Amino acid sequence: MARYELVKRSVALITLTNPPVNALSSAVRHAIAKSMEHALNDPKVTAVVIYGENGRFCGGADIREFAGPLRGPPLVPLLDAIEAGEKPVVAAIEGVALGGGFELALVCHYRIAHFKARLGLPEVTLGILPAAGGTQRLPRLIGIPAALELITTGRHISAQEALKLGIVDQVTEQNACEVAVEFALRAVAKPLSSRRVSTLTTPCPPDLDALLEAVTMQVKKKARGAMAPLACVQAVRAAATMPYSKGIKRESELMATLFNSGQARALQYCFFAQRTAGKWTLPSGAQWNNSKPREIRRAAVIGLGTMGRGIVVSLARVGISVIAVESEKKLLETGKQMVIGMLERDAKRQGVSASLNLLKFTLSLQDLKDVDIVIEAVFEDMALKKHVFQELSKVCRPATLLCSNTSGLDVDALAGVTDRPHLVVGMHFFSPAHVMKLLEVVCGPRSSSETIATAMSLGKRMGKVSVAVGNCPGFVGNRMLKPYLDQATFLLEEGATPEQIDKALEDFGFAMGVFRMSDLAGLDVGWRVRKESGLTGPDIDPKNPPRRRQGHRYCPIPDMVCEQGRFGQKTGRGWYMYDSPGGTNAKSDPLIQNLLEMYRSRYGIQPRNISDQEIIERCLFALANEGFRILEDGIAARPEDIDVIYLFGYGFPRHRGGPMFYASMVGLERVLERLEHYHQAHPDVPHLEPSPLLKKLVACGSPPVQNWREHIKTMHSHL
Ligand SMILES: CC/C=C\CC(=O)SCCNC(=O)CCNC(=O)[C@H](O)C(C)(C)COP(=O)(O)OP(=O)(O)OC[C@H]1O[C@@H](n2cnc3c(N)ncnc32)[C@H](O)[C@@H]1OP(=O)(O)O
Repeated sequence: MARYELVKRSVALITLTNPPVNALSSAVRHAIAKSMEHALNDPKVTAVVIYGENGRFCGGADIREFAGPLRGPPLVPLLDAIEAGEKPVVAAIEGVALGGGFELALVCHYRIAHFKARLGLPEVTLGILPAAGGTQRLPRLIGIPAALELITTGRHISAQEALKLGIVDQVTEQNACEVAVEFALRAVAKPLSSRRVSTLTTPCPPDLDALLEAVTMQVKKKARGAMAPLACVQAVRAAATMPYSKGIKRESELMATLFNSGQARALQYCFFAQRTAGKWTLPSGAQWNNSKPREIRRAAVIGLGTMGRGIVVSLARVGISVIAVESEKKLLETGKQMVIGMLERDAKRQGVSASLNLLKFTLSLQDLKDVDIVIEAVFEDMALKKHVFQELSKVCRPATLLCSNTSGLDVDALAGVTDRPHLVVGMHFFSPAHVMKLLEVVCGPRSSSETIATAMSLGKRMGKVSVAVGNCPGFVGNRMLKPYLDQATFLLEEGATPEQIDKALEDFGFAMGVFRMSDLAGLDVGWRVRKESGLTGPDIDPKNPPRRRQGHRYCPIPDMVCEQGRFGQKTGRGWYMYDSPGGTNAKSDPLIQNLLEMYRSRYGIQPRNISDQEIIERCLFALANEGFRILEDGIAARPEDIDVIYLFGYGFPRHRGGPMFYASMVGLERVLERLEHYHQAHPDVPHLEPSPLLKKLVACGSPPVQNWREHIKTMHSHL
């Protein structure tokens, strides 16, 4: 777990050997402690270098160990001992120095970083804080404002930024270990006292209280209920106001409140869920590690609306040449200007020149003969999409992959009109596609494993979190959205307001409540889907729209809002009113309040007081209930996949872990009981009827979410 060797006759080189990221597992901590003891006691040794094997210094504490009792030497005394030692210790940082790995580097007397190395204290993203002295040493080294920013955001920084901030002593383009050994030899004669960061006085700004107050406010606003960022501010305050010996105790107390919290469990679950999602499998046995993706060099995107533009930018950013196609000259020109503007702004931010030479804009599908992949992003209309796929089938070479950015249409029906159904897959990006990290890769029954592997790998290359899902209306994300939206509108009927529902969801931690989110997405999208599915249309009496359709409860209010031309932010009016079309500042609209009052009185509904608890339970348990059905149906392979989709695509609060993890934290028994209660009260809402899988899991003793898979016996896996 750590190799010890003597180099240059007098330098002890301690190399961490715990692949893949040299995490500080109990065995590694034990090995470091033994190696340091050896080095400090060996008279031949005049200096020490700590290094990480395989070009990675250290990825921090072993997060998997957080779930069990602490074993092996605790980190704080181990690190204190390294710092207090009388022989100079140099950290040779390649790859990453994160969390406990960064804290290990901070106790070394010198730090040499490779120019490609990245450093950071990402503990806050795991619901904890840097509790191996990080919150006490970093402010002493770089001052309160910079330390606060790094610790409360968990941002990784480059070696160059670390040098500027004074975190590292030297940045090198050579082998960091070799440079560190030479550096260590030169450091032998120098005094160490000023190199022990814990002994430094924290440089404090004169307006410390005001600064801490401002950061607290800022962090509170951003954290949406997460506890760790606030605890980080308190720990840094201790570094500013207490000696190290007391500050470290404060750090440890704060860590104790976070370490076993539900939020920390949720955030650590998210870390692993995100990595699990990349490991897709198909019933055929094809999976992420036995299916080779194709290399993609040339891509085409059809349609330069909002989605198409974002996809073009995402592809060009990673060096893929893109042919962008539109059907009309004016649309092409507008799209072209937008794409170029986006890429130029991107390049300006990074201080490089925009890679515009990768782009070609055309009106002709004939130009797509030689591309490796086409991503269709035309209007969400099946007939139009089928027409495009038929044309692509004729034009593109037989090996070209054909992908659709549909948000819910049948991918297999599109495959069926082509001459290569095995090369057809859905690539459902989220708007705006150059910003949002989620990509649902929709596997049709005929999509080949190579096609899926290629789409997943392309998503990863574009920096997306790609999740493989099965083909059904709405796939995973949008299919689950329906019961969630339905509950929100039923609650409106019963007496709630959009503001009340949004506030309850935002207090829960959502980035945006359901009505604000709908306004942003555009209310006309759902209206068109309801029309296409026959739920609404010209046959409906606008004066007296029925509240039961297709055998179930139906809320006509969203249609009534659309009938008034209120399509959300883009029209300046939706569930809220905005200063102008395209405005983002949502204000309550008395017209909506009137509409709700008139509606209730027309149908004789006595509005009742609805608690925030009921809002949360009805919206989120209905959401999770659909997630259970999706697992039963084999549309998602694992609950982690569903959670990742909701975290990255729908603003579900990360410190709640995602809808499925949240349900498990509430307790499946409780979720079942509440769903039964609400279903009894609303028997005409099938989404409130508990799913068989939920009942089965409760009957099996509510296993932890990571074990649900064993209980999911899918008859017809779509994956
Ligand atoms: C007293 C408390 C003291 C300290 C607290 C801490 O140190 S908390 C931990 C802080 N560190 C982190 O948060 C870093 C987490 N890791 C990462 O950000 C990335 O893994 C990293 C290091 C940037 C590498 O990224 P890359 O994309 O190259 O690989 P990937 O993320 O897929 O990881 C590869 C496998 O390693 C596992 N892993 C990574 N870090 C840890 C870790 N700290 N502990 C345990 N396991 C870790 C990861 O899950 C992957 O595993 P796999 O089985 O292959 O999915």
